[in-house]
Amino acid sequence: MAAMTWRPARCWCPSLLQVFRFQVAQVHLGRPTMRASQQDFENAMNQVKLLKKDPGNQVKLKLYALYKQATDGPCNMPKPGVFDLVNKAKWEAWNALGSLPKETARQNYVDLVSSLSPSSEASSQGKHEADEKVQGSKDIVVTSEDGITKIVLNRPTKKNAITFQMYQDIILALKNASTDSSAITAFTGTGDYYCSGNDLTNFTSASGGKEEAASRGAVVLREFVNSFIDFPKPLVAVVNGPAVGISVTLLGLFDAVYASDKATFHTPFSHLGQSPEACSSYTFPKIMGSAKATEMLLFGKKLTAREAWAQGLVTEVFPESTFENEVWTRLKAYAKLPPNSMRISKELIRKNEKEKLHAINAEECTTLQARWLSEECINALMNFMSRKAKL
Ligand SMILES: CCCC/C=C/CC(=O)SCCNC(=O)CCNC(=O)[C@H](O)C(C)(C)COP(=O)(O)OP(=O)(O)OC[C@H]1O[C@@H](n2cnc3c(N)ncnc32)[C@H](O)[C@@H]1OP(=O)(O)O
Repeated sequence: MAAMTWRPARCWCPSLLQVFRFQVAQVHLGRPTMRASQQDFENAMNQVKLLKKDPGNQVKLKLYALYKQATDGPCNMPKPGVFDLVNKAKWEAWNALGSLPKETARQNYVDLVSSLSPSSEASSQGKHEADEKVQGSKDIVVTSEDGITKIVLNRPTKKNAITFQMYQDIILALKNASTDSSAITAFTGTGDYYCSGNDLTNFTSASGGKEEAASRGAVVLREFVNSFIDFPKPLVAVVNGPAVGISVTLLGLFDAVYASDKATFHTPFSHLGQSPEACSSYTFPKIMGSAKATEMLLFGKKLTAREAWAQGLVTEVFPESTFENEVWTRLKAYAKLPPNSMRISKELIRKNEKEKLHAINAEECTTLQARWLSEECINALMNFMSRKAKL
């Protein structure tokens, strides 16, 4: 009988589903046929292999944990080492099930797989395709009217977390906006969040080793932030909800920041084993003083919209009920002002800092590249990924 083996991850972030499918295939072939519910269980295992869409790391960890609990009972393996990221996340997911009976785990596994089954997947896929047809949407939607180019973070199911592709999309959107006919460019988010910052699975789902992922991240981040430093037109953030991480630090490079009173501003860099980016190590002390900047960037203090306004990070706070209407009405009026005059005035305000900002950006990216490889950061990312498996 093929034993269920505990395989060290070949590289720090293989796709969990690939590893999971391989291990299930190994065990499935060797298992003798057992009771009818075991048959449902094995059918469910086959269904997992037929999934067209990656169900996401959280679901894969849950599937793995339920599979192990149903076949081997409570977690009986030694905890993997801190750098054995994938197996550590899997161990934690399995261990979190405690003494859940095998039959219950088996039933939960079958139920979870049936919720991912091709029929339900097709309906959600159909819905997604329908959405794409209606909105023509990607994760970044760009529109231009009334003299305003609007760059919308459109990934509400993930709180508008920014993927590597979205970074590239935004760089291109800013490049196009810098020369289009609009007078002002504005950023905002779809759904209840403005943006929950960098997608924390960017590094765990990247192909290649962790060094390669960190190096790529630093290159992308540097180009991304430079596109904000060099943007020639008035750049306005319309913060419609909570903002986290890079979506907050970037605000120091915007020309105006209008926030709903339900917005919050959070930079949990120390919690994530990371360090400040988007020139915030310079702009935040300059805007709010070093003590307030320390509270945000080192201690991760989350600010309300009014606190962010009091510290100079937000230009004006609006009641949620009138936020969209008031802000866009105002920006449409501003967009009617002579565009060349606004562009030239912005250049006068920003030109003395540009070279310095580019140098600060480069240093922050180098620092972050090292942080992303640190044990503190790797642990924090794995904790984030496996946090729901513990529920
Ligand atoms: C390459 C350039 C790198 C630049 C580096 C920048 C640094 C940063 O930006 S650091 C900040 C990173 N962001 C975070 O730490 C926020 C992490 N997310 C959360 O803490 C919570 O999700 C939330 C407080 C934002 C919302 O919590 P809530 O309970 O309301 O909703 P959730 O169920 O947690 O989220 C819904 C859904 O969205 C996924 N998600 C949310 N934020 C992120 C994210 N930053 N990265 C990846 N995925 C995120 C979350 O996992 C949920 O997905 P599932 O429904 O599939 O579980």
